[in-house]
Parts: sequence; C-alpha cells; structure tokens
Amino acid sequence: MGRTLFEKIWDQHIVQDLGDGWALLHVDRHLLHDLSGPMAFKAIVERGLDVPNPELAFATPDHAVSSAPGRTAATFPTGQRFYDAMVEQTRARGIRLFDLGERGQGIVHVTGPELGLVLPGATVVCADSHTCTNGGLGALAFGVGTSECIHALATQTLRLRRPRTMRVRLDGESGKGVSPKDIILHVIRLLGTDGGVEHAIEFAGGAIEAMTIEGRLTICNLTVEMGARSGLVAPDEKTIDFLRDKPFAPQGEGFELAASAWRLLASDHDAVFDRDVAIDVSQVAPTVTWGTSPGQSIDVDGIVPDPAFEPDPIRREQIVEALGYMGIEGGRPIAGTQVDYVFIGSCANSRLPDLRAAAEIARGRHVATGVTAWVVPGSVAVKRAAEAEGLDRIFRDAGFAWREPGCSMCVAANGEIIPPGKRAVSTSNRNFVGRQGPRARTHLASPAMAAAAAITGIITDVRKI
Ligand SMILES: CC(C)[C@H](C(=O)O)[C@@H](O)C(=O)O
Ligand code: SF4
Repeated sequence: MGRTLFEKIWDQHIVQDLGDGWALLHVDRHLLHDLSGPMAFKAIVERGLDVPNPELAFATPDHAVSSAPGRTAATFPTGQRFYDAMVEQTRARGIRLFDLGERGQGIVHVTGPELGLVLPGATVVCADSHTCTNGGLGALAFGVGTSECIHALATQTLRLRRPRTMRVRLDGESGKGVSPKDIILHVIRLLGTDGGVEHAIEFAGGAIEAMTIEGRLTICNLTVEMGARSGLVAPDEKTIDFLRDKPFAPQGEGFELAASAWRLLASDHDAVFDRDVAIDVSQVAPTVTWGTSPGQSIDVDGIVPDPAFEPDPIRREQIVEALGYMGIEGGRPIAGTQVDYVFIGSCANSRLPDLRAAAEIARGRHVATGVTAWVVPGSVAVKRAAEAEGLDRIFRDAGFAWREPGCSMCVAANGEIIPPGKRAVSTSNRNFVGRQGPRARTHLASPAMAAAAAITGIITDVRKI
C-alpha cells in the first residue's frame, strides 16, 4: 500500500520507535519567537541544559514588539523584557536572531517560509499553535508547548504520538471575491472546530493545486482552528519555484538535488487516509464570522443564526452567548453591521498577495469616517516588497495606517488592542472572547473583505464594491 505525504515525512524522521504509536522524531528546524522562546530559555538556564544544535534554531521578535512606525524594542516597554531575554539567550547560544528592522524579522510563520528556513519534507517545531502554517510548503510542522520546546532545544527531538491522517480535497473553481481565507473558514464551518482533532490534515485537490503558495500557507494556518496540529500540502513545481533562491534554501546543484527528493513526497495514488473529505469550493462565498469561534461563520450575504430556530439546547445557548458578546442580533443579515476597526495583518493574511488584494479594494477610495484601519505587513521582506510596488502609498492615501511587521492586534500582546466594546473586521485567525482586547468584538474575514469594511464602515460584500 502506498504512503501519504505525512507518513513519508514521519517515517523519515523517526529516531526511535517508542511503541504504542509513539515515536521520537528528529526536529529539522526550530523556530522561536519572543513570547514563548524566552520562557523555554529560562528553563534551559535553570536546569543547566545545553542547546546542542543552535544552527537548527532561528528566532525573531514578533508578538510583544510595537508595530508603530519607527519602533524600537523600547516602544512597548512591557514587551522589552521578552525582547531582551531573547537577544541575550540567542546570543549566548549562537542562535541566529532576525532582529528588528532586519530582513528576516517578522511574524515567525511568515518569515520561516520566505527565508527558506522551512523546506518540504522537513520537520518544523515552534512553541506556537500556528506553526501548522508551514505545512503549506510540504513540511511537517508542529505547534508545541513550552515543555516540548525545551525538549527540542535540548535534544533536537520531539516525542509524539502519531496522529491519524485525513485528506481534505478541495476541488472546483472559486467564485468572484473568494480567497483562500474564505475557503478555509468555509471548511472549518463544515467540519467543525473539532473536525481535525488528533489528525494531520493534508489539503489536496484542484483548488489547492491552482492556489499560490501564500494561499496554501493561509489554508494551513487555520488548520489548528479545526483542532489539528499539522496541516500539509504536497510540494509541487510551485513550491519548488517559490523556494528557489531563498536565502536559507539549498543553492545551485544542491537545490536541484533537494527538489528531486521533494518531488517524491506527494501522497502515493493508492495511499489510504483514515478520513477523506471532499469539498466543492465553487460553493464558497466571501465569508465572515458572526460569533466567537472561527467555526461560527456565514456567507457575507447570509443571515446570522437565530437561536430561536436552533433545536439543540446546548448549541442554542452557545449562539445566544456568542451573539450577546458580539452585540449583534440573530435572524438579520450580517452585511451592514457597523465596524469601528479594521486590522489587515497576522500570520493568516499578511503576505504580499494578501496586501495586494486589500490594496486593490482600497485604491482610489477612502476609509470611512470613524473607522481606524491598520495594515501590518507580516515581515520586513513583505513590507519592502509592498513598498517597492507602491502598496503603502495606496493604503496611506486611502487613510490606512502602514505599520511595522509583527503580530500586533491579532493577539494584542504588544498592547495594540481593539478597545472594549468596539467591533473589528480582522484578517487574523481567532475571534475568541477577548482575543483582540478585553470585550473587543472580532469578525474574521479575508483581506479584500476587510478593506471593503474599512472603506464602507460596515461589513460589506466585496463582490458588490
Ligand atoms: C503566544 C503564542 C504562544 C500563541 C499561540 O500559540 O498561538 C499566539 O501566537 C496565538 O496566536 O494565540
Ligand atoms: S499573528 Fe496572531 S496567530 Fe499568528 S503567531 Fe502572531 S499572535 Fe499568533
């Protein structure tokens, strides 16, 4: 029987079979950020552990740094101790740090792929749940907890129970105004926020093949919102082209050699998945969340669920609670809901094609009165590339703030919050209670939809703008 992409990578990385489905896996790349990294380093120091493979670890500040133009580490003083700890520990251990202002700095899940630190067939860990993003390049990536991060720093391995395999086939042609973000929100709505628990999900099918690498990264980014630790896409010629000439990818002949190995990674035709699902993306509309979980979404021209029509009492209560928090009524169209903030950024949607899609809507228009709209590029490289093609000008002329790379309002760990009771359309991946600040209300959407909301001041169907 053939093997899946996941199985091929898993098998290649087993250092020791621990029995009962458990294995010790080699970690090829360890990515570190300023929030979880310093915590792990603290334990390494306290326990007197060594980091034997510093050349396989790479760090960047993203969560706790200000995104204000001209920022330094001191701009957000609360975050500076994280930053300082990261600088000190990476220096002491000989780990490469991509510092503020340097090409290579940015949200860890944006910089890993763009630097070529993440490669097809590699195992990648980072103490961050959205590490699954990296699967868009065909890497097997795991978001880990602090203790696993310490273990990986100290041993270059990870002790894991092998997840079950699942394939989500995305076929069909997506309609006008539909982006990878809409597709993955739709998938989460269909399969549920627990639909991927204990599975590694391979996304496949014509719609994935047609998608840009950045789109695949967006799809894999939200895999964790279905409860799956890893999402994957088989590497193809697009993946290979994307990685060519990336600074940390193999170069020259070595690259061609690596590429021929990557071509063998795709799931075999007769490979069997524990679960196989097919979804027609031609049915996907521009999508927006109405509630407090990424699974609570509707088509932008749809009606917010009315709890009165929900027969299941538990689900009814969930809807009532979510609507109460969000300050919206069931049974009404979501379009037209008034918006105070718009955030275009995060590891879900802060890459060049995302900014282009938003800029296309913003071009020649202006942010509505009373709306605060931010664009936070995912990395220094994205920011520079966007500026080189004039996207910053389009945003600025339209009244958007153009900021420095980092997580910013996605999780508000750097003090950049949506004020209490205010409503945001955000291109991030989590709309949990309090996620963007205490009592902040978040509607997840695509970059184009977010830009449309900024321009009109209300949740708007991007197809009609
Ligand atoms: C701070 C970090 C550990 C956290 C995560 O694990 O994902 C954050 O990035 C998030 O998106 O909630
Ligand atoms: S951008 Fe948001 S989701 Fe991504 S790593 Fe940062 S805080 Fe987490």
